[in-house]
Amino acid sequence: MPPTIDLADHLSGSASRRRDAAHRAAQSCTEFGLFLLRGHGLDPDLLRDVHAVAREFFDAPEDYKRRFHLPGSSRGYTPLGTESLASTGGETAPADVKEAFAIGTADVPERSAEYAGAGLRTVEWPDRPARFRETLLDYYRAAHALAGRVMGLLADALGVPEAAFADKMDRSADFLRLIGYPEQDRPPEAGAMRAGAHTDFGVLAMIAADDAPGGLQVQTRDGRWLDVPAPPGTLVVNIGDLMAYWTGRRWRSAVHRVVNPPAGAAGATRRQSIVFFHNPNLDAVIEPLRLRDAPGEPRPRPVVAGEWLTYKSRRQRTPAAPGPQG
Ligand SMILES: O=C(O)CCC(=O)C(=O)O
Ligand SMILES: [Fe+2]
Repeated sequence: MPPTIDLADHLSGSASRRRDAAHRAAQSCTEFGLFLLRGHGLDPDLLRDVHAVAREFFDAPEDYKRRFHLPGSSRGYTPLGTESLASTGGETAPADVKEAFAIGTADVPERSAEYAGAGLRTVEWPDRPARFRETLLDYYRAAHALAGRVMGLLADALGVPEAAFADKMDRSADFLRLIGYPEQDRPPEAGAMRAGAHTDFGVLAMIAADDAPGGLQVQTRDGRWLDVPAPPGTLVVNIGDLMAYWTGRRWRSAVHRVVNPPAGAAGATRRQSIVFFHNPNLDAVIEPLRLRDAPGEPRPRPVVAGEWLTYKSRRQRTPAAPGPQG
């Protein structure tokens, strides 16, 4: 089972607690590419508010939500049936049973200028529910700051200085996604899941999910699927493709999925998650770090972060939802 790491131990604990937190993170990133995080300092009221505005937005009529759909983009509103995370692995798979609303760095006022040249259209903000925009921006800023602290933990876990990442992430192309998994009163089409098996594309993802039936699972190295619990106030941290690559694949990019609620599950089966994706600068060239004790394996070729992110996010759009750009 992936461990729960207390970030407060790493930030302000004794030297031995710090070491222990970093060591447990390293072990779990090697084994699963994922761990649970508490002591992260996110304001519980803010977490509650972001879940509340997400729920209200997803409750709005479909034609209202579709006004915020940006075809060919992962930002704005993503309707049901237009995305397939399992297809990002290379093979075509059924669409995920979910809807989403996302903003990117370009939509955060104080950071937007840096991205004006990246061809990213800004999203149109829903005017309902009230405080949707403020709440998402507050959460984005808090999650962005937290992601920086998690990077400090990960740098320690790898035994590299934090500066090893800093110049590749000072204009990080982050994403905040609200994901709604509707109530399932009948089973979805064969093979379809709330989110098909995949790895996340970037450096790390932090998931704040509610504890509904039909939740997150992670795959072990020998192919078994384990339920990942979602105790209130705990985040799940996933290592993404670019971080795994950065470590020369010492760490895994977590293979995970969101399963359907069991048929006939009693009570409410609706689920919601708030996911913050922390990515490098779009133009960052990612090359495997020179790690202590690294075996002398051939080093993979460098990748340009923005090219990888665009490639994967194109693949996640189902053929029914073509579009020009990321
Ligand atoms: O909803 C979740 O718990 C995870 C969603 C996810 O893995 C993703 O959107 O990449
Ligand atoms: Fe994911």
